[in-house]
Amino acid sequence: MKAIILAAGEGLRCRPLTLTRSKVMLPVANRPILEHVISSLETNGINEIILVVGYEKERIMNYFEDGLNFGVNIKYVEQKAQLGTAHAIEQAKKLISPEDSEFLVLNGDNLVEPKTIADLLNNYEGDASLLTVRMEDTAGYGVVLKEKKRVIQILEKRPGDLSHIVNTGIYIFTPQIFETIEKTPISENGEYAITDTLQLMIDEGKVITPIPTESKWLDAIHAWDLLKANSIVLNSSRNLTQEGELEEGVIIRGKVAIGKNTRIRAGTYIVGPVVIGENCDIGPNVVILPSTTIGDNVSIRSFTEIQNSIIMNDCRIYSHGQISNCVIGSNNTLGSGFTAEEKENLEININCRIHKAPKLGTIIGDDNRIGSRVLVKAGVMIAVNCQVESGNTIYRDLTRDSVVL
Ligand SMILES: CC(=O)N[C@H]1[C@@H](OP(=O)(O)O)O[C@H](CO)[C@@H](O)[C@@H]1O
Repeated sequence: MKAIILAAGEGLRCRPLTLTRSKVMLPVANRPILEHVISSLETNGINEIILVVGYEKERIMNYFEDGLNFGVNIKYVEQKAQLGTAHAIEQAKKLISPEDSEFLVLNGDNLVEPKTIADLLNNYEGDASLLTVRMEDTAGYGVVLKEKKRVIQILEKRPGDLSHIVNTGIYIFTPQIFETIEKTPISENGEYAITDTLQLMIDEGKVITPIPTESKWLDAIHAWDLLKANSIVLNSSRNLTQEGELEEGVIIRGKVAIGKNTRIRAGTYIVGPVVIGENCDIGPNVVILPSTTIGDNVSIRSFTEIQNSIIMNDCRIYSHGQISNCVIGSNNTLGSGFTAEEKENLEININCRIHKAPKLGTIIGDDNRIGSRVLVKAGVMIAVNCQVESGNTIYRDLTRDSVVL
């Protein structure tokens, strides 16, 4: 069976991290979310993959190429304008032949484990099947109403507790879906939604089967949700290998992976689950606490403490830093004494709407230069290519190319 993976969107609510990469390329345990998705498909024997790309597509294509390094065969189609999920699927029509009696569709930015896919593959039936999960808080999702073993209505992102059965956006379709996609009307927000296509099918008397799963399905809606996804993946990972060089006096507890050519200097204390990439230089006397992921080519100097955070590739973090519940993009310099204040239950304004964050320090995009003794207030974000001179306190979000003297 072929799989169409939707990977064309930006992921606006994950800004500033998505200013320079699409949401599918955000790393969890040092691998892009999309790589976790592809690996779950491959484990289920699905290795013919059609990737629908658009925003920042080169980054995706350069990383996955033809898929051979990931055990799959990838073909790319482009969705030039972001006109919704039905429109995205339509772009793959030319690569689905009549011999493909059915095919899988899923989002490239939702983490799934192999069992999640297997639950759908082992149970699908009817004209189309849709994988569902039960969730208390369904805000931001589509929910389904069902009767016996049929979906009778899909309600897309409506307020109120209309149903707790959430549409995961993972489907099995037959090529007939393309005929209904052509008839799908444009929605109020100017998109062609696959959920509207399914509603048309229901109205025509077709059978849409909801398939419930309790296996892992995680959507990072906001940048800070990455921390939760990272923690879940790190806690469930097995076979972590330790390469690189550990100097005398390094203490390691729990599950800790260390990449090739990484040097952990004396007196460093690491409590897993923690994943550290290749070519890093860490210590002496650095403290790394659960659940932290550190990318490749990262240097961290003495007396810095990092906890429950993601540090992406090519960062330089100088001494006496305090980094907890933070996501730091790639190629950042954080001067000595960098402190991210953290708070619980923050209310964060994204595009003029308030979003609630559980416990958060800061989110920093790529390519920023932060001087020494800088304090970033809790929940404040720094975009891309900003420069902050030493001794400043950052009270408000910094947009791209900001300079704080
Ligand atoms: C129009 C559409 O396809 N909506 C889907 C889709 O929403 P997006 O906001 O497009 O990611 O994926 C959700 C799961 O992540 C699902 O709950 C919802 O029904």
